[in-house]
Amino acid sequence: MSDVILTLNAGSTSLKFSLFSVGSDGVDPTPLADGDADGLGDRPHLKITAASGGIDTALDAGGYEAVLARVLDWIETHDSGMTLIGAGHRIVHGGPEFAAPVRLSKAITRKLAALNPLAPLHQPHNLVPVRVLGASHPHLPQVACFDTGFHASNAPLTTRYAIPREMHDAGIRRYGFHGLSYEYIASTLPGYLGGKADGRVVVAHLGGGASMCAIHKGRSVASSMGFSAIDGLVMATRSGAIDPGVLLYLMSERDMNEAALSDLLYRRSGLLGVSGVSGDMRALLASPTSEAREAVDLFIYRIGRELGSLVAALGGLDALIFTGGIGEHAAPVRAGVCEGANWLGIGLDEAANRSDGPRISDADSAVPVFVIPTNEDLMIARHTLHVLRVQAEGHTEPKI
Ligand SMILES: Nc1ncnc2c1ncn2[C@@H]1O[C@H](COP(=O)(O)OP(=O)(O)O)[C@@H](O)[C@H]1O
Ligand SMILES: CC(=O)OP(=O)(O)O
Ligand SMILES: [Mg+2]
Repeated sequence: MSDVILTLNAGSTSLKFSLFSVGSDGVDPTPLADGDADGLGDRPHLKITAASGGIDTALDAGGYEAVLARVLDWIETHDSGMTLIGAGHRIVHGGPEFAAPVRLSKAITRKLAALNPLAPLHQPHNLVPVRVLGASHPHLPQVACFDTGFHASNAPLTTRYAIPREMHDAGIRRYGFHGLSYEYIASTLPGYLGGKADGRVVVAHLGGGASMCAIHKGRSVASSMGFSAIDGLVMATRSGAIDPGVLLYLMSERDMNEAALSDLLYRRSGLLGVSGVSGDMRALLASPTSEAREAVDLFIYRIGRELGSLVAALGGLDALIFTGGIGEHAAPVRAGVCEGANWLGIGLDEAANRSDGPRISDADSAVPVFVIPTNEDLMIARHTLHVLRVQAEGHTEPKI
């Protein structure tokens, strides 16, 4: 019989999850199974991969309810005898109030739902499984782990936009995202960098959403995303940084309202908008069109510009790390970024880069460059376990 934690990362039509068994105090949770369900709302397909036998099946009913019921059923009936002791959720936005992982109550969930407009592509979906699990398993502790949380260490000046103070005080400020990924990467740095792990490190999390983070002494100093998950780099379908004057122009000259601009900035821009083909890096690298090439070039160029900015924020650079689906697998993108970063003394080991590292800088490189696979799920499991243990010891405020 083992205690297990379920971690959930819910998107608009997909749900990714993992199961970890809980060891004794001081031991990292051990992965037991992971899976994903896509096609939610239509005809979901559920896949669970586990050493002891998984599932790969279409489900008749759509929606999170059916998928979660089936996952919980698998946990309860699985012959290794697992007891679910908690669920941890990736929640993209914690707003001004929430940074540290927190046990969810109805009141906190309502506060998090009020942040939906700040991350319309993520937040509402993140919260659906919280409600579904709350209804089906009202006594199961659920913990929210925030993508914004790791950046709470940013200096106040870093978080400010040059707008009236009253607006900053109302929460209109930079937050930063992908914090669970950066926090996990920070935890792995001693294994890769040894004594330099406390140095000045830039991490590029390049996935469907993409951002970069400057880390010093294991803590976030600055990042490329701001108030929303639109800012910074070119992404699959998001524009990244754009002159706000463009938006004013589109409103006045093209009659675009908030809904149209939101659709443009979140869904029709980025790699998809520039290439006209796809937002998927693999498809673009395989495409012969000049538009696809330009989209990839712009993606790389913007990473180079952000790198310069983050190195300035750190006052130097001791290591560069690539992670996320593109960072971990797209060798041509890493090669382009490293070539552009030649001014930092970075030199690429092309063979190591082609085989995805882990170390992809050459022996003469002034700055080591690594590919490190991220693990947001493990970070959620660690946080969830910590919150449950602290609460069991009675150190926290009572649950609402
Ligand atoms: N072998 C590969 N070569 C190039 N790009 C890849 C490769 N594998 C995955 N990717 C890209 O990684 C991106 C998805 O990243 P991922 O971090 O998995 O996404 P998400 O942000 O949805 O979690 C896609 O653009 C995909 O094309
Ligand atoms: C915050 C964000 O962009 O997340 P994702 O990469 O999952 O879209
Ligand atoms: Mg991701």
